[in-house]
Amino acid sequence: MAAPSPTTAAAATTHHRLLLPTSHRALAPSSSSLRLPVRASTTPGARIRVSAATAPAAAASTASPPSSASGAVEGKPTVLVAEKLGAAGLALLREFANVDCSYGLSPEELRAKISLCDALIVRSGTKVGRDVFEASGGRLRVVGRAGVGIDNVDLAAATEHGCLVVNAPTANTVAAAEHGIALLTAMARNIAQADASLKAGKWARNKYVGVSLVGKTLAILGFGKVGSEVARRAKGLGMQVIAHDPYASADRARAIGVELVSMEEAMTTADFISLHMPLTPATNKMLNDEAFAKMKKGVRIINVARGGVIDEEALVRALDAGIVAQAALDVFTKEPPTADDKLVLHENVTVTPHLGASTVEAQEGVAIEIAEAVTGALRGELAASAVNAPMVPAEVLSELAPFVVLAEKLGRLAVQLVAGGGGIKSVKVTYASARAPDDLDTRLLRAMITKGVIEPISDVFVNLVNADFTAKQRGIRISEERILMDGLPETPLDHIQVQIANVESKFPSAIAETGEITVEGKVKDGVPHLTKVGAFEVDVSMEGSLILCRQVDQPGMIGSVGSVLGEENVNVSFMSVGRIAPRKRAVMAIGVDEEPSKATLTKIGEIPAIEEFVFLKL
Ligand SMILES: NC(=O)C1=CN([C@@H]2O[C@H](COP(=O)(O)OP(=O)(O)OC[C@H]3O[C@@H](n4cnc5c(N)ncnc54)[C@H](O)[C@@H]3O)[C@@H](O)[C@H]2O)C=CC1
Ligand SMILES: O=C(O)C(=O)COP(=O)(O)O
Repeated sequence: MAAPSPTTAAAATTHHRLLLPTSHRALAPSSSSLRLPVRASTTPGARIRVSAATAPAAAASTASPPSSASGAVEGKPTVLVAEKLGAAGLALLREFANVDCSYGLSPEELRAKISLCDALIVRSGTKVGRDVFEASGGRLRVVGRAGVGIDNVDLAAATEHGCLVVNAPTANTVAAAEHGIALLTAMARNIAQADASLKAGKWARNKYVGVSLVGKTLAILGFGKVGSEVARRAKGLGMQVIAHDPYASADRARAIGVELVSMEEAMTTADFISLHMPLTPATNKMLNDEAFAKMKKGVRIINVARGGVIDEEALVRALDAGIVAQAALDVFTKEPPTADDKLVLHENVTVTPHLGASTVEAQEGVAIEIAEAVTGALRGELAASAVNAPMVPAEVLSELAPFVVLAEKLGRLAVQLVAGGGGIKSVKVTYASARAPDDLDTRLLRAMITKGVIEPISDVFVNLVNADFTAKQRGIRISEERILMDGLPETPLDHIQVQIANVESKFPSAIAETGEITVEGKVKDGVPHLTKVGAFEVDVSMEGSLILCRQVDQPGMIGSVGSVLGEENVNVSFMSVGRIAPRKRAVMAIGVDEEPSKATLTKIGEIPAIEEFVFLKL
């Protein structure tokens, strides 16, 4: 067998957002303070699942009476569609769920409805704040954003409530880029103003002289999907395109003939600036007085990203001062803007009411994309467009599936060995693998260990969405380390070790020389096995329940314990003895199918050679 090499690569801990595996059952809201919608459980070899299966929560029966007047069918999840969605997407949703299309709900109406819904689909016009997750009473499992920007969804609150957020990141890219180009060209040639003037009976040919685009420098801020499509099109118009994006790859930019530049250079050299970054705390009011002061006099601004990336009052000042000659805006800090909004009414500003994604084609595409993501998530599949959870490719998932089960069971076992349980502060996970560190995605495994550690000692249901948050909230630090094994990396992992530091154990032999409760496991033939407890090597499949006994190694021990269990008809599935040296101390691990009674456990404890023992549920 491959031996651990001396290289131990420490992996960073961990505040990724997570997604989840495992099969789930929707539960009725419990009385716990942090009510989560699903409880995950794993079975060996089970498909990795993301969120709850379709069984309705207890509350569902009130929401979806069988063949009620609303046509809701009992047993199907309920999806609330709060903004207009394309017909093909609605049809897909209806095949799977009761679909309630209620457009234009007030915040109060949304809060009132949400506790009856398993999923919610919105566009940019609905604010899905913390209040919505709180009002859902734990039933809301998926929020689908039928579009790209998720700035209208409180992701932290979603994650804390174990609610998966998915979006439709690709179907409206071209529409948004085309709208950006439409605004750019319309602005340069005063199309909107000239159109309004002519319709008002004027023939003002001298007033609406435009500017040419060819040879002008366009700076794209945010060189992602939309930004790069705008770049391609602008190059076709003969523009010189530069881009600023701290996270974009220079190779990708080079491939379409775009130079990546600093923010400073973009600000100072551009004739046109087009915005395509998401609205985040870092991009909020990125174009402010300071930025406008650096720009070339007469610059033109296009915004199809989010209103909040511009300090709108500063833009009005820059327009009035002539620094900005014109602006073309599809998005606003407040949507819709007020009737007297200075920017909207400014004569050098061209506006559209957030139409970037509004083409027939894009809306059909977005509706299908989001319907697939939401129904997939409700079915329990991992969503490729999960926003508050890791996206793990399907092939990686299927390979990791048995290790995901092992991870949860090791966590569950380790925590049951802690005396008390409330004082856990630090859990160390070691992955032994022949794979290079960047070839092993441990986020799912860490989440499942976290779930295994936390669920037995709390009334919180942990899933992959909220695992890191829950650990952090409980003050438990999960650190990860890698051991690089020699040999061929045929399987992703050789073994996983879970250690809990600074605690006492109900089963002191589980404390290794290093002072931590230590359990270790492997996957054998697709089944998780416990292979080490403290310093003792054992080998028992992790199914059903487990009795660990420490005893003086002597003949007849297996028989003595086996017959006590046999008397009560408890079926022993596995037995394994790990010892330090013959006739010294040994640890016996006994897998049992049924839970022995207290009396039986007492009888085992009374066997003279048994020095300590513990019963653990896997
Ligand atoms: N007006 C509309 O109807 C539509 C608006 N949008 C908006 O367009 C924006 C971009 O969408 P996609 O291209 O699909 O997203 P994307 O995620 O593909 O691209 C965003 C890019 O912005 C970059 N970025 C992040 N922080 C930045 C910063 N501080 N400075 C510069 N770049 C930064 C990212 O690295 C990324 O490359 C989003 O805000 C989205 O909501 C998208 C579709 C339609
Ligand atoms: O996808 C986006 O980010 C958009 O801004 C499109 O918004 P909408 O779905 O049209 O409200």
